[in-house]
Formats: sequence, structure tokens, C-alpha cells
Amino acid sequence: MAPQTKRKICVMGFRAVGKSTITIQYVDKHCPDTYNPTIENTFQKVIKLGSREYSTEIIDTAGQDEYSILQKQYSVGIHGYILVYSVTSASSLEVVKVLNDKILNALGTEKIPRVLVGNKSDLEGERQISKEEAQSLANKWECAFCECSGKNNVNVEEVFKLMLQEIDKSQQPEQQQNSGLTIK
Ligand SMILES: Nc1nc2c(ncn2[C@@H]2O[C@H](COP(=O)(O)OP(=O)(O)OP(=O)(O)O)[C@@H](O)[C@H]2O)c(=O)[nH]1
Repeated sequence: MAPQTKRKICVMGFRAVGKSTITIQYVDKHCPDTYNPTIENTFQKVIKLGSREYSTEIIDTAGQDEYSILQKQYSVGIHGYILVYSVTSASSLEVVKVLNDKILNALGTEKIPRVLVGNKSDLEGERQISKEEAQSLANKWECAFCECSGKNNVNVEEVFKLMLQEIDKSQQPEQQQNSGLTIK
């Protein structure tokens, strides 16, 4: 069997957008009952994708806002970023834009594997951000995009699959790279 490929992924975004719910739903297959603001949690999961196995470390970070300083441990040794906003909160998308700028500045390159994730897609009646608006932002950033519901476990697997694919793509020679992947 091929050796496991190590991946370190950081889940970031504004407070209460659902970072922990998505992560715990994916790793432990359940939705937390109560809202507990996260300080920082690290999860380990072996993910099988096609013929490859990934030994994955997923860092669920504390909620950030536009004034948060990007901590050093979130800019060193991270393979990819899951940038979460809530489709019910326009300001959470603004925070993700600021976060994205901070990450790009800290790493000094635009070629960073990222997935833009619109969570709480089950709350259609409270929607403030359209899929089209977020998709066009992801196109501009040349990163992957999907919406999901951590609560209802819809598209959560896809978030992490897209992340691993984006990381793999970034490690291929330039000519083999396609534009950002999307799961609708
Ligand atoms: N309706 C709905 N609620 C959700 C969803 N995901 C999370 N929530 C709720 O949103 C609240 C915040 O969820 P968390 O997962 O703790 O959010 P977080 O981004 O980790 O929060 P911080 O640790 O404070 O940054 C909780 O009450 C969750 O139940 C979702 O997909 N749909």
C-alpha cells in the first residue's frame, strides 16, 4: 500500500458561522447540540480519496473578525484553508475576504489552496449571500467553492474532498492545473 500523504488543513472564518459543526460532523459524524465558542481544536482523520490515503490534521480555529491578527501557527506548515462564511450573514463574507487577504499577504503568494464554503444552506429563508456572488468571488480567487449545511450534513464530505483536491492540484506542474473546482 502507498504511504499516507500528510495534510494539514486550517478551518477559518467569523464567529458562529459553523466551523466546528462542519468539522465535527465530518470527523465524528454528529452535530454538536449546543454552541460552544471554540478556542482551538485539532482533529485527526485518515481520508481515502481514490487510491490515495491522506493522514489529515484539521485545525478548527477560534472565530476571527476583520481585526484579528493571523497567528503564526496558521501561516506556517498549512497545506490548505477552508474559509467559512454563513449564507445568512453578509458580514461573515466580508470577514472571509479580509482573512483571505491576510493569508495571501502572510504567505506572499496567491497560489494557496483554498475552499470558500457557504455554510447554513438549510436556512434558505434567511439567505443574504447568493450562490452566484460567492461563486464569482471564488472564481476571482481561483479557488474551489461549495455551499453546505453542517447541521443537516449536506455537502460536508465535499468540502474536505475539494480541499484535498485543491492541495493536490497545487502540487502538480503548472500546465496540469485547471481552474477552481466546484460542487453544486
Ligand atoms: N441552521 C444551521 N445552523 C448551523 C449550521 N452549522 C452551525 N449551525 C449553528 O450555528 C451556531 C454556531 O456553530 P459553530 O459550529 O459552533 O460555529 P463556529 O464557527 O465554530 O463558532 P466559533 O467557535 O465561535 O467561531 C450553533 O448554534 C450551530 O448549531 C448549519 O449548517 N445550519
